[in-house]
Amino acid sequence: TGTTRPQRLLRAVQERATRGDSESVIAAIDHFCRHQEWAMNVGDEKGFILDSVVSEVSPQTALELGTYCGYSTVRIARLLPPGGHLITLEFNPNYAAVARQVIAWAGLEDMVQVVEGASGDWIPHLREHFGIESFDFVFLDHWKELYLPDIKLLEECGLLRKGTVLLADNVVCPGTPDYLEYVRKSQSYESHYFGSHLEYTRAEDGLEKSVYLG
Ligand SMILES: C[C@H](C[C@H]1O[C@@H](n2cnc3c(N)ncnc32)[C@H](O)[C@@H]1O)NC(=O)c1cc(-c2ccc(F)cc2)cc(O)c1O
Ligand SMILES: [Mg+2]
Repeated sequence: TGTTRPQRLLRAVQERATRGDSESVIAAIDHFCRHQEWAMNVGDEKGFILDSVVSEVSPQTALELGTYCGYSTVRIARLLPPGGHLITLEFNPNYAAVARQVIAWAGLEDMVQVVEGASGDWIPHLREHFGIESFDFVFLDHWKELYLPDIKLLEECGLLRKGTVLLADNVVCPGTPDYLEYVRKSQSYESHYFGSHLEYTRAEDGLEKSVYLG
């Protein structure tokens, strides 16, 4: 029983990044994934696109599905406006534990709530539990076959409002065909594809940005 990859990623952050400096935490994880071990973070290339969408939306309320080690959580939280808050759902308790420490190392724990559990179980309770009216921004990065059922659940729970921006990772690799078809065909969404590459590789991947029209 050695360490897990998320634990080795966390150690790389604690050894290479400066406490309270979110840019150095992002750089330490990207260095680890490029030079030590690949890991399924959104990465620097797609991360740049994520940054530009978050900066454009400047969300007061943001939701992330699939925290993993907290890399995209840090990328989003560092760009939130004053008073902004990010809720991130993570199914795997070991990943959630690592993510909490990565987020704390970046000094962003006051803007982020890591919630341990499955998105499908938690989405119906976000309003009552966190006093959320609706989300300004949602980043989808969890099990790829749950993207579609979970946005339908968000719609049903009234957690999307006119103008809510959804940004989905991995719409090409591993791929989310049913989600893509839905958001691109539905009259309720205005969708745009940002072509890029699978994190730390030359394989094609991209992000789909979909604005909910109500
Ligand atoms: C799914 C994972 C990300 C995390 O999501 C949590 N999760 C799951 N289901 C739920 C839920 N229902 N609620 C809350 N959290 C939930 C999980 O525990 C992982 O920590 N992401 C991926 O699998 C992923 C995979 C690849 C990838 C691409 C090419 C390859 F050859 C191999 C892998 C790339 C990526 O960019 C990913 O994002
Ligand atoms: Mg991903």
